[in-house]
Amino acid sequence: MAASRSSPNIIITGTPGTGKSTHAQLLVQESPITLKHINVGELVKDQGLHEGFDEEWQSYTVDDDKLLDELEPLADRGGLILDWHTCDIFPERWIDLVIVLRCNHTLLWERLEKRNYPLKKIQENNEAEIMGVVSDEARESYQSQVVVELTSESMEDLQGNVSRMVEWIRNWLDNNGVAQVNQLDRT
Ligand SMILES: Nc1ncnc2c1ncn2[C@@H]1O[C@H](COP(=O)(O)OP(=O)(O)O)[C@@H](O)[C@H]1O
Repeated sequence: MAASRSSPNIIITGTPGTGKSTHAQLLVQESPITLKHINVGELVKDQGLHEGFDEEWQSYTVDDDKLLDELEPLADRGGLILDWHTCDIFPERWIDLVIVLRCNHTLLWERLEKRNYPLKKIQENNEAEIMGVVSDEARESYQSQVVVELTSESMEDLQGNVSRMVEWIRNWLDNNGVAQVNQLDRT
């Protein structure tokens, strides 16, 4: 279905620790249009969109229906950056671009250790990154031309990745006939 929204919706996904929130925050700063960064994990916790806290995994059990109901009106308007470690829940019609961040698993281990994750959680996430679990999930959930895999191991990667995302947004705006706000400002 052609997007009726005037701004694109972008998923930034990847194993915990790959740099999703860091990329999302920089993209909000560098984007030519206003984007709303939604850290989905924090939204689930703050709005109670879950069925309780799982002590073993130290995470909330998400109530998918409540989460989708909460996001639907925002997604219809567009301009979202959905920052989450999983992406198969979102309807394809909402999504214009899926960024999968990848990181060398040794580097990822170090990042997750700094978060004081329980060893079991570090091991599980490290294993998932080695196996490419999030990348597989993205490719199974969205058309291949919508999914872009980017390395996130250095500040240069970060800046380069966000510059590419900004370029993609400009192209999306041109292709969807939406004059960029700053172009309107220039008239
Ligand atoms: N491209 C990168 N290069 C180096 N460090 C990064 C990069 N992206 C993120 N980091 C660092 O890795 C840690 C995890 O980043 P964060 O954005 O919180 O990951 P996520 O949101 O995927 O869990 C933070 O300390 C952040 O500064």
